[in-house]
This record gives sequence, structure tokens and C-alpha cells, in this order.
Amino acid sequence: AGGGAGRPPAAAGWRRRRRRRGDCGGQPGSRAGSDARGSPRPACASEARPGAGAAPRPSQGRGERREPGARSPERAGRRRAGQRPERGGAAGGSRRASRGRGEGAGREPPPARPPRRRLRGRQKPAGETRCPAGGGPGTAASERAEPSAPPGGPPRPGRCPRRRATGAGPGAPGRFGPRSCSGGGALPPQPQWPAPQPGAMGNISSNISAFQSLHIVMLGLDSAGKTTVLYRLKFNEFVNTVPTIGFNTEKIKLSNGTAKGISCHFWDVGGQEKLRPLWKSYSRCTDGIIYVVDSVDVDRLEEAKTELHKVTKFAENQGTPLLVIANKQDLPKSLPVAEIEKQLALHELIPATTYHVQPACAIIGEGLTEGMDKLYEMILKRRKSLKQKKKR
Ligand SMILES: Nc1nc2c(ncn2[C@@H]2O[C@H](COP(=O)(O)OP(=O)(O)OP(=O)(O)O)[C@@H](O)[C@H]2O)c(=O)[nH]1
Ligand SMILES: [Mg+2]
Repeated sequence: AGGGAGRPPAAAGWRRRRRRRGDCGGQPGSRAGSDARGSPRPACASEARPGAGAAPRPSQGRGERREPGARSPERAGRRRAGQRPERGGAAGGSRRASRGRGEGAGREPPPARPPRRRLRGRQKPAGETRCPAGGGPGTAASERAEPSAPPGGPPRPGRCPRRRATGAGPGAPGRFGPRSCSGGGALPPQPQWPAPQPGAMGNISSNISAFQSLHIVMLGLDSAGKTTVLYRLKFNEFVNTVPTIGFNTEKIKLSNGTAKGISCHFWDVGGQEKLRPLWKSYSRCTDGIIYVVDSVDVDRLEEAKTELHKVTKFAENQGTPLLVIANKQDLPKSLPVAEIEKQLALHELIPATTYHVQPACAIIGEGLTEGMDKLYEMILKRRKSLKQKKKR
């Protein structure tokens, strides 16, 4: 017996009240019956009936707050809906009733709850749009409503939008300096170059059209200073670099010397040992090769020589003009140009290869203009001789 076992609720008034309420099944002395005395009881008596098999529900605790004789929430809900529970068990009765309604047994089915009500909690307030990229509310909407140019100017073609957004791609020396582009995909689309300024092309040979750009590859052992040279030429300022994993590529319009106004497409390929197999593909059929050497790294000059000779021996590179930049000349123990030329055994290169060794300091940009002028000169000479060969 439940909590009411000590005092049998045999009062006729209690039974009458129970019959009037249509209470289902609570036996005198059971937990359901003990409701009258304010002790815990289940929401529906069928759950409390011995052998009913239903587990007690969490809603049981609500019975404690109910006043004796108060309706359970379920029953109150049924009352509001105009239904009457059938006598003899809530479970069976409700099943029958629902079946009857489902078959259209004389009663109008209650209007189905619109699914929108369920979603109401997730609906967004009018005017607010969730940013798919996880931005704050309203950001995407405002951007879409008023398209405006990005703060860094119009996007440049051929660049990853993510890089553009962070301003840390090659050519955009942001907080982290230039980043390397991982090679392996298709080459980026070629940007459109603006029409040349009148008079700017005065010193350009007729051999190279204003719309043509020279393709130049920059090679050399890791840490020789290739990327520093590239961004010095591009921005005319020192850019702190990170080791290149893959390559950097930039289109640069030379701004000094005899090659002023010439557009060059540079490919700066990483010099780490694992990246050197890429050199062959990047140096193929270029107009010129720039080979950067660390003038202080004497121990690796032999390695630098081996790699250089390998590149110049590729069939596609034979005769391609070569500019050797003897970099880091600002450092006290840097080797002189003559010594570097000797150590690299440049005189052993195939006769078709024209070369020039240029002392330079990429950090301040010293010697780069002279070097580019020399390379440009060699490229023109080669083009001329190729043209003449074709004519013959
Ligand atoms: N003192 C001095 N340091 C230089 C000079 N040029 C480059 N460096 C430094 O040399 C280091 C390597 O330069 P990078 O331009 O990254 O070398 P890299 O050839 O591109 O190297 P990888 O990308 O690994 O192939 C950097 O710390 C540069 O600041 C120079 O002329 N003088
Ligand atoms: Mg680099």
C-alpha cells in the first residue's frame, strides 16, 4: 500500500468526487488515491495502477504542487479541447477516441498543428541574415545590400580570395610577409595589363612589344635570397620572407635602368632539396634564368654549382641567358664575384649559355637594377640571333 495506507479513504464524499471527475483506476490506498492527501501521485492514474506496466514519468513530481482535487494537466487539456475521457482507463479510451477521429467518425478532426509553429524558435527576425561564413548577424546582409569595394582595392585576378581577404598572399606582404603558393594546380590566369603610358616605352627595343612580358625563373639553393630579390623588385622595399614551399609568382614592371617599363613575369621556386625536381618544369622555355647564390655560404657553393649545371643542361634551357646574383654582398665574409664565378665553374657551361655574374644585396636592392639590365640585354641579343637564324 502507498502512503495513505494508515487512513483508508473510505469516505463516500471521496468516492463521489472521484466518480464525478471520471478519475481512472486509482485504488483506495494506492498512490493515486493518496493524492487526496497531497502526497505525490502520477499525472495519470493508469500509470500508477498495479500491473499497468507504465514507468513513472518525470511529471509525477508535479503532483506535489497540486491541490487536493485539482485536475491533472492532461485532463485539464482534454477539457479545454472539449473531449471527455472515457471511463475504464485512460489509455484504452484515448486510443479508441483517436481511432474514431482518424476515421472521420462524426467529429471534426482538430486542426493539425502547423509545422511552422515548431520552427518558430529557429526563425530569424526580419531583416537579419545569418552569415554563412560564421560572421555576426547582419554582416552578410549588409554586404549584400550595399556592395562596396574591398578596403584593399579591387581584387586582383588569379589570386585566392582567402589570401586577398587576409592580405597575406604573394604580392601582398601583410602582417606575415609573403606566403608561398603551393604549386601543383593549374597556373593562375594571366592578369590584364593596362595600356602603356605614352613615352614610357621610349627605351624599349622594338623586339619586345609593350604587351609582351618576359618569363623569368628564379632558382638557387634555399635561403639564398630569391624571394627577397623578388619582392625588392616588386615593391622596392625589404620584405621579411619565409622559406618558399612551392613557388611565388609576380608580374613586375621594371621601373629602373635600361629595362624600365618592361613587364616581367617572375617565377620564384623554392630552393629546398625536395623542391628542386620542380626546377626543370619551371625553367622550361623561359626567356631568362636568374640563379641566386648566397655569397657567404661557402660550404654549399659546390652544391649550388651542381644544381646550376643540371638546370642549364636541360634541352629546353640550352642557350637561355643566365644571370647569377651573388647575393648578400653586405655581409663581411662574402666572397668576391670572381671567386664565385670560379667556384660555380661558369666557364664550363655549354657555350650557348650567355651569363653574367652580378654582385648584389637584396635587402637594400643594390645591384638588382644593373643585373636586370644585363639580363634584358642578353635576352634581346638572343632574340635577335634566333630571328636571324630563322631568316637564313
Ligand atoms: N644580409 C643579407 N641577408 C639577406 C639578403 N638577401 C636575403 N637575405 C636573407 O636571407 C634569408 C633567406 O632569404 P629568402 O629570400 O627567403 O631566401 P630564398 O632563396 O627565397 O629561400 P627559399 O625560399 O627557401 O628557397 C632571409 O632571412 C633574408 O632576409 C642580403 O642581401 N643580405
Ligand atoms: Mg623563397
